Amino acid sequence: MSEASLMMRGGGCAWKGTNNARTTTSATCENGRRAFNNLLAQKQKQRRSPNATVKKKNNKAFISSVAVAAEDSTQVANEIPAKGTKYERENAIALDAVRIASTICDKVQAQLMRMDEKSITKGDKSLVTLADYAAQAVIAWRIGQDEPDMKFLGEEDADALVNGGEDGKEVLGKITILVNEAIHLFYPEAKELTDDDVVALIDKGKGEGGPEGRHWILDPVDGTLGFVRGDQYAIALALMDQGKLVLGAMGCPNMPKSGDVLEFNDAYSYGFSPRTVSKMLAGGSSAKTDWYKGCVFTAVRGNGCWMWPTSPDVKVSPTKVHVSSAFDPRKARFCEPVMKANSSQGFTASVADNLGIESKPLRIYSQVKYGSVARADADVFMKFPKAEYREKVWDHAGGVILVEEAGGVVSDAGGVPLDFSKGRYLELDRGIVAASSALHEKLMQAIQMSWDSAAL
Ligand SMILES: Nc1ncnc2c1ncn2[C@@H]1O[C@H](COP(=O)(O)OS(=O)(=O)O)[C@@H](OP(=O)(O)O)[C@H]1O
Ligand SMILES: [Mg+2]
Repeated sequence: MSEASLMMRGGGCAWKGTNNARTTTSATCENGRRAFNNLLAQKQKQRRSPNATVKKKNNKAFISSVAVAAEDSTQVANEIPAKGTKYERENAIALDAVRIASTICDKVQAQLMRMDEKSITKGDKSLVTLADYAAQAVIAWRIGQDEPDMKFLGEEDADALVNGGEDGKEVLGKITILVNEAIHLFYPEAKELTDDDVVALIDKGKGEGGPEGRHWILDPVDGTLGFVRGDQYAIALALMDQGKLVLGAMGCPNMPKSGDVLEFNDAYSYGFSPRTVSKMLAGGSSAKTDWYKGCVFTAVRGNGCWMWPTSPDVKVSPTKVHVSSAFDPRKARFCEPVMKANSSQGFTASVADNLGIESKPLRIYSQVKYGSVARADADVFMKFPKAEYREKVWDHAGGVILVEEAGGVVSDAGGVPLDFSKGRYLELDRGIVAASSALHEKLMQAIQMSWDSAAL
């Protein structure tokens, strides 16, 4: 992750002249620009209104106002998420942090779509964008307001920005602007951060994790490829306490609001869909006062999995979500990574066949797959990477607890629960699967059958 140099991709846009090249129309660009201007106008209006945003002067007021906001928005619900649990306060902080980061991701994704911004290729050839860095910084900032000594394990670090010469400096400057804008949308009186502050915040993510104490785990933009393609991505945050996941908060700003992920099926099954992109550019989910797409899932151990609107301005109660309760192979769906390089699609097809699943796989970028299983859009998630690939904790921590709290089971391909306490990597038997508890057992048998026949 620590890269010595930053390379700008393409001539002015992440999508231009790259392997992932896509083009977009001027009409969709114009829609995006209009939508983003609306977002800004709306937020600026709120900032001027004394009642629109609670002004936070110190940490205590800061936290209690968030807790009250959470309570207000659930007043008609029978249950209030996380209320009375050991992690009630952390749940409110995590929800708030992910929502602040969502505004950044919305903005940067729209910039990428309009070709106003570029993604960056790290030395290991993986992609990173301004949003990855800025989202990590604001989440570290938000948690740090309450927990200055937090331990934090995040995907990004600021080495490439600090050691990247003039390019690095320029990118850092843009990140600092994004970070300050996002923080001030939610906390108008917060202190303006400098480039050095932002570097320090990003670098909080250099923690090593481990079995002792509390550790926040973050993938600031999980599914970066989906993100730069204008598709699904997730802001995936988790809290591990004494080696156990105890809390998850995952922002999915482009996830269709309810059930039917298949509305976006063209994009998953056949590649790019202009309809999908234009829908997303029609307005950032974090800017809307009506809830038509995007959500944040939260889960505290023992308290279920909840789905909230991305924007705190949407006054809708969070809903409790559950994994699918029955398994009818004719209706069942399984989801998996989009890219063949990340998971064996031949193997998952064979397992699905053993289970009797008839429909095509739902290929979704990022941990949105865990969200899909948690709220029963899909019955099963499977990922079988190449043997030499080592999975990282931040690619799963946020999503795993959501599925577990929605009544599901997540394990490696041998049925062993994932252990997040071993540092930055997971130690796995072959792959990762998630399903309802009833189906998980069938899944283990199906994997064994495919494994036996593949080994013949
Ligand atoms: N070779 C290989 N095999 C398996 N997994 C890999 C591999 N390379 C990368 N990664 C990690 O996969 C993360 C993206 O997972 P997805 O499920 O979103 O994959 S896909 O883009 O839909 O194919 C991706 O997370 P992001 O970097 O946040 O996008 C990587 O951490
Ligand atoms: Mg990731």
